[in-house]
Amino acid sequence: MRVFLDLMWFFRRHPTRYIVGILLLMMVALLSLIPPRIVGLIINNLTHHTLTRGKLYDDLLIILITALVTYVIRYLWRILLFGGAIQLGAELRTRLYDHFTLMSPEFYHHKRIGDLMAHSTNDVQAIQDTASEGVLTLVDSITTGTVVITTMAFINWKLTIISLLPMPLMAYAVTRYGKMLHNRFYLAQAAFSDINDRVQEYVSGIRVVRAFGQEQWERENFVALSRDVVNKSVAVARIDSLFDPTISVIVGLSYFLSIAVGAWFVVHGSLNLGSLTTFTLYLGQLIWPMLAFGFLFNIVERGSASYERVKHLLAIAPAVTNRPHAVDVVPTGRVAFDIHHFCYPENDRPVLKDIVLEIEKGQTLGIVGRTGSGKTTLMRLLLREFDLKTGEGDILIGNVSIYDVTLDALRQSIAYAPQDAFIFSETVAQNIAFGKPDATHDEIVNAAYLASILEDVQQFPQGFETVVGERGTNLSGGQKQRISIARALLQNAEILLLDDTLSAVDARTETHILDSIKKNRQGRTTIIATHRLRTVEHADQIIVLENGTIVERGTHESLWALGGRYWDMYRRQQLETQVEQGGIEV
Ligand SMILES: Nc1ncnc2c1ncn2[C@@H]1O[C@H](COP(=O)(O)OP(=O)(O)OP(=O)(O)O)[C@@H](O)[C@H]1O
Repeated sequence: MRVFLDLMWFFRRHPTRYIVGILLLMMVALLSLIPPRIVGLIINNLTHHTLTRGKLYDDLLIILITALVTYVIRYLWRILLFGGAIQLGAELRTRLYDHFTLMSPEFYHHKRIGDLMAHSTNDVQAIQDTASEGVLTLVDSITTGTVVITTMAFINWKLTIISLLPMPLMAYAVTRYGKMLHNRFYLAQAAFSDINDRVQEYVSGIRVVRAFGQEQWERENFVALSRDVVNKSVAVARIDSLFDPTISVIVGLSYFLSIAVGAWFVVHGSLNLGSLTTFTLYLGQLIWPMLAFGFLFNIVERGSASYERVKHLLAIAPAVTNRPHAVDVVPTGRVAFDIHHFCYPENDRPVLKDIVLEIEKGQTLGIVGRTGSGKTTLMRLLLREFDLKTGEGDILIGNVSIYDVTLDALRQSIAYAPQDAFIFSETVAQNIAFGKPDATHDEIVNAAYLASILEDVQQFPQGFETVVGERGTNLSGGQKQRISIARALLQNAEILLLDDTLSAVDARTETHILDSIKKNRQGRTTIIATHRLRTVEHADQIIVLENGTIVERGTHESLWALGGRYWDMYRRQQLETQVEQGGIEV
């Protein structure tokens, strides 16, 4: 029952809804006492031959009015309690969503998408059920149970004790089933997460699966997971199915005892027929509270397992947060890295070492180096996707540490086009305006022009209104990259980060994009990481990274003249281009 205490924060926030709802439930319990009592009176009048037509009509009218009032009250409490639960579900989903948006990439590295989806759907639904059906069954089983049993005791306390003798059996069965259900439900939810995850991965990677002809293998995988979900859900259903028959047997036993012993009391004159009829009708009314009691354990077990999972998830603190002293001022000016060393969380190997680097405002920095040399990591540190720990160094923008400003302020000063361009299932215009939703159409068109995607968009069936991404027109790798660049350019931020974003773009288009950036971003800083050295030839400063350290730095000319790694890489790439264009003359 702890889950009700856990949910107290929500009940407290809606006191009227819950107090009125519970009072109405109690009223229904009291009203339900009237019809059996009247039936008993009618029977007594019948046996004593005192029943008149007028009396019978009055009695029937009371029963009818009671039924109508009960009908209205039942409708009202349903709206109050079930409406509250829907609000709770919506709030939990929003909290989870907000929490997910604060989480660092590391969190998503560890958590599976399917798991997170299961938390936001199945678990939230189970908690919602606890706040609606759980509250209903708890209040109803207690109030109706207590009211009916007390009234029965007034009729004949001995018969009440005898007819309730099987009850401890029910308490035992329900507790035992509840425990079994808890464990099985947990396993079933985990299996559901697994299958969610698999489907998500399969759908995202469908092209790779097809290209490698692995559909059959994937299908077998899916069938195995699906069988696992079925087996575990059936295990839950098996216990679920035990609840009703067990309760029915116990209720039946109760009925048998009350009628057998009650008839004996009637024969011996210690109970009249009308009271025995009322008593038996009341016993019938106990079936629901008893069933509700059984359901209650079932609902609460599910709800508490789900609440635990959601609570655990919400308790994970975001790795990157605003520092207590952070100010909400967008930083501006030269960018300075002073990184002694940086290791990714849960990893001892330094990915960056001794990075001392300054980029004057308005300059372009080119970062080159082999794959895995640390280019992206440098950008992710500037974006604060990961934080340097105390003693690991600092990053400044215009003499202000990036840790002394809020994350919002920092990210307003940076526009980022990542290595894997992500396209949302929305229109081209919405995709480009993602970082500036209030952008005008002209601004969007201009950004598209600068990123050399305008012509492509004009060829799309509905131009800028064409839906792209998974649920729309498929884009080529180069088109995705250019939309991602247009998105970053539209932000007009002081610092632009391009992380190998031109890799799928041909040489002519690349030159156009770089020229546009140069012309349109005067006075603002651009950082370009790339494998293709030609991309950063024009940069004011180029650094060559190797195993996380800067091994060479300078302009294209000075590095070429140095004849070192840069020169070597550049020459190789020149040769590759010549070979691609038809070979070298010997
Ligand atoms: N989240 C992470 N946790 C642990 N190690 C990581 C993580 N991300 C990257 N690395 C490691 O850090 C090193 C540098 O990676 P990074 O992505 O910065 O290289 P890169 O130069 O951008 O490579 P590429 O050119 O292939 O994009 C690599 O060895 C990589 O395996």
